[in-house]
Amino acid sequence: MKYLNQQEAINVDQELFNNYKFSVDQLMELAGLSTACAIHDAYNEATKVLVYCGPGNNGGDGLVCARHLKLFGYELELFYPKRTSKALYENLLHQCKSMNILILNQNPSVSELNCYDLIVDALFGFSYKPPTRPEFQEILKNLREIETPICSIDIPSGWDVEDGPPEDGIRPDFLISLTAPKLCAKFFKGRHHYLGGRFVPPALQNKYDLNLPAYPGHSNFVKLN
Ligand SMILES: NC(=O)C1=CN([C@@H]2O[C@H](COP(=O)(O)OP(=O)(O)OC[C@H]3O[C@@H](n4cnc5c(N)ncnc54)[C@H](O)[C@@H]3O)[C@@H](O)[C@H]2O)[C@H](O)CC1
Ligand SMILES: [K+]
Repeated sequence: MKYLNQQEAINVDQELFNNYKFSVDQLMELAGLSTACAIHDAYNEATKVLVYCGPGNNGGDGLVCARHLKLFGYELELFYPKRTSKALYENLLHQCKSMNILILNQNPSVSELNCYDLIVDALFGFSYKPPTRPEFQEILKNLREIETPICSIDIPSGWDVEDGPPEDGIRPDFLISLTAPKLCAKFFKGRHHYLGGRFVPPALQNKYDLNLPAYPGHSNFVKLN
């Protein structure tokens, strides 16, 4: 299986939009749904889940994932500190609020975070460039100190997309790589590594030599470890 560098991840994404005419809403829904399904596969005992959403599309995947986890029966809360004023994100947030997902308005402390069963990390994806800007430093610092398992969507937030974790980086227990794993996934030491986002047309898989593993049956995720 191929591990993509940052530019390849961006190029595949652009081809899906420009050449294959997918809309971002379509892919985000599939990405977020496959993440919720994989989380349910790994942690069906969990009840109380907090989802951290960042300002870009990774955060959008988090909003979709939160909505589906709520439908699966989990108790859901959301922390979305920096919002982008685009209809796509506003609508996704509205859907979460309409489903009684509680929106936190303060950065939770380490002891508060330890009261959840799971934390979903949808802060930054493949467009992240280090170093982390000051407004997110405290947020990532708390996530580094908690006992609660972290589920990272696409990229563990704060990790370099190619070079992996900084010395003080978060240590997720779960990672779902979307489309194809990025190089930083080679540094992942958690228990659960999944592939999701089963939407890459065969011709695009071949063009980038993705060599993806077979998804079982109609599943929208496949476990890699
Ligand atoms: N093709 C696919 O597989 C799909 C992937 N999806 C998801 O989208 C993200 C990539 O989304 P993008 O909008 O390009 O960017 P990010 O969410 O990674 O982050 C951009 C966001 O973060 C800010 N930022 C960047 N660096 C820093 C920093 N050092 N400190 C603070 N903030 C930073 C930047 O300003 C932007 O606001 C991919 O990983 C998938 O999760 C889609 O859902 C659809 C299909
Ligand atoms: K992330």
